[in-house]
Amino acid sequence: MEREVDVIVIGGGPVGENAADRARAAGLEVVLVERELVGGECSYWACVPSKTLLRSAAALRAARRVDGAEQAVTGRLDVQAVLARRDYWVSDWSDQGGADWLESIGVGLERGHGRLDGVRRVVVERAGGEAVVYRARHAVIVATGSDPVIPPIDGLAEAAPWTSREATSVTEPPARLVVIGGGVTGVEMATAFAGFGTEVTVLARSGLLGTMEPFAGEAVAKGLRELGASVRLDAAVERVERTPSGEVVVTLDDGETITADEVLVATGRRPRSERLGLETVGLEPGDWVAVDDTMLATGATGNDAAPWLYAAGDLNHRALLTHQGKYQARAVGDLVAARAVGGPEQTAPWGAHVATADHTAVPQVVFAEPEAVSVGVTAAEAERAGHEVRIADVSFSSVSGAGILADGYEGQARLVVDAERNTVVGATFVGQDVAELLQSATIAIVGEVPIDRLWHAVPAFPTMSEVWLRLLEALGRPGSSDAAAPGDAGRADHSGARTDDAGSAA
Ligand SMILES: Cc1cc2nc3c(=O)[nH]c(=O)nc-3n(C[C@H](O)[C@H](O)[C@H](O)COP(=O)(O)OP(=O)(O)OC[C@H]3O[C@@H](n4cnc5c(N)ncnc54)[C@H](O)[C@@H]3O)c2cc1C
Ligand SMILES: NC(=O)c1ccc[n+]([C@@H]2O[C@H](COP(=O)([O-])OP(=O)(O)OC[C@H]3O[C@@H](n4cnc5c(N)ncnc54)[C@H](O)[C@@H]3O)[C@@H](O)[C@H]2O)c1
Repeated sequence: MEREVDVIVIGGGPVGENAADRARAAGLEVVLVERELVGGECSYWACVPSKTLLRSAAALRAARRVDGAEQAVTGRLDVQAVLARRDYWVSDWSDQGGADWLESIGVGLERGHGRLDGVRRVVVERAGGEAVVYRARHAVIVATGSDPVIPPIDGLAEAAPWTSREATSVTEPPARLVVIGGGVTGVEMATAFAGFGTEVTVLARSGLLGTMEPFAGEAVAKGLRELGASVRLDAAVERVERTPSGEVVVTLDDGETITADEVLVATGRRPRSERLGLETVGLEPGDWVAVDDTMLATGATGNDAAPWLYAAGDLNHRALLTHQGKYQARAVGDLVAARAVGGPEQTAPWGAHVATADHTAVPQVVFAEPEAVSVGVTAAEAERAGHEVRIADVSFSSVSGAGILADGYEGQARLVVDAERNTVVGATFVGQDVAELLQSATIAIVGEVPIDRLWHAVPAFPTMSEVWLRLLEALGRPGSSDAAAPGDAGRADHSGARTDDAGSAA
């Protein structure tokens, strides 16, 4: 027997939850299908545990960078307390809170593995083997996320490597850890474990954080080395072996070997779409689900005649980030509701029912040492896209707020400006506590705020935000005869406070 509801959401991660919430808020009857934990990867094995594992050591380092506070820091990181704090934040891997919340908003929770079974039909295999069938009056939204890739390196799969799941749920940090992959997960986990006192070796096949401005990866490599980690760039792993005594031996292509207790694979993600029934609706199992800006699955059976199948979050591969997936979820949840009642659709760029920002303004914070954050395009990407760009590079040593925040503050900022439109199209900040600067850049990009107008957004003195003033000065003050050429970093108005840059002040 089939049960009919308005909307079926498969996957109860942050994205599925948000899509269900929006559709339900509009009064639709919604069922959410989840086979593991409501809250998904992000809540239990990714964003939340990784950030809590990183935070305590970062706070300790921050205190040690302030004279006066430093003298008060006499102990070491309490690793067991860090792990206990992580356990609190992941609710000891219980999703009772998530399930209760769904109930409180009136979304039905169906626990089990969901798969499509033709147009608008979903079969849910419950844990006991029983199957239930649902039919969606209006829409099915798939938000099943992604899994880690285990690359085909000789012996790697047999060596029982850690993925992000084992790393983020660690109960006893190993003495030695090899990390394969120099992307975001590799860098963050290397930072966390180095903070615990683990002897960490990072093996990156090129530089670190390859999607960001080169200076970000360079700063993070330097930071990791200062934490005691070994960072090997341009390293190719040839073979991995788990010895009978339980050690892991990693062999590089030059024959060198590294012995550790665990090896973490952090080499990217693949779609969680293999047993999703995609073949029953004209799509390819195992592929990312391509979508348009409304999250409508491209090429799915029946979607042309009457839109019904949408994919949001990691599964559509637009931006593998929780906040961006939730943004997509809000758009698609509201769109499905509008379509259900025949309400107005806002699908033009920047409308409420499209995820336009996915193309131009995706913010990302890498919680490394130092933090590396970016939004929009890098200078190289902008140039490759054929834009005439102006670049402003400044050091945080010209920012009083940074010097007050931490003694000997080191950091770097870059704005990429579309010279023709005179608006920001990319921004990167690297340094302690730069994460909270990112939203200002995101707003500048999304709002297409002209550079000349940004001069009127006055950053408070003496905050880190004054880096914006330095960046604007580097671009040149409009209407002024002393306008600086693009790239002139660290100009200043000499209003009196001390900075580490000679000739540069508040
Ligand atoms: C180590 C690590 C750290 C990260 N840190 C951050 C961060 O700090 N900030 C950030 O923005 N992003 C971060 N990310 C990325 C972030 O975790 C993902 O972008 C996010 O989880 C995607 O959400 P989602 O809902 O699409 O998928 P998921 O969170 O993976 O949720 C999908 C859900 O669907 C369920 N599911 C799958 N298939 C089925 C099925 N057939 N039937 C029923 N249920 C199913 C799963 O059990 C899961 O609960 C991190 C990723 C990793 C690996
Ligand atoms: N703070 C955050 O926002 C955060 C943290 C972690 C993960 N994430 C998201 O999760 C996703 C997955 O992260 P990730 O770090 O696994 O993927 P990634 O794509 O960011 O990085 C993977 C890295 O592994 C390298 N690599 C690939 N194959 C390799 C091989 N065979 N040998 C050696 N290196 C290899 C790649 O060159 C790349 O540098 C990312 O897209 C990221 O956005 C976000």
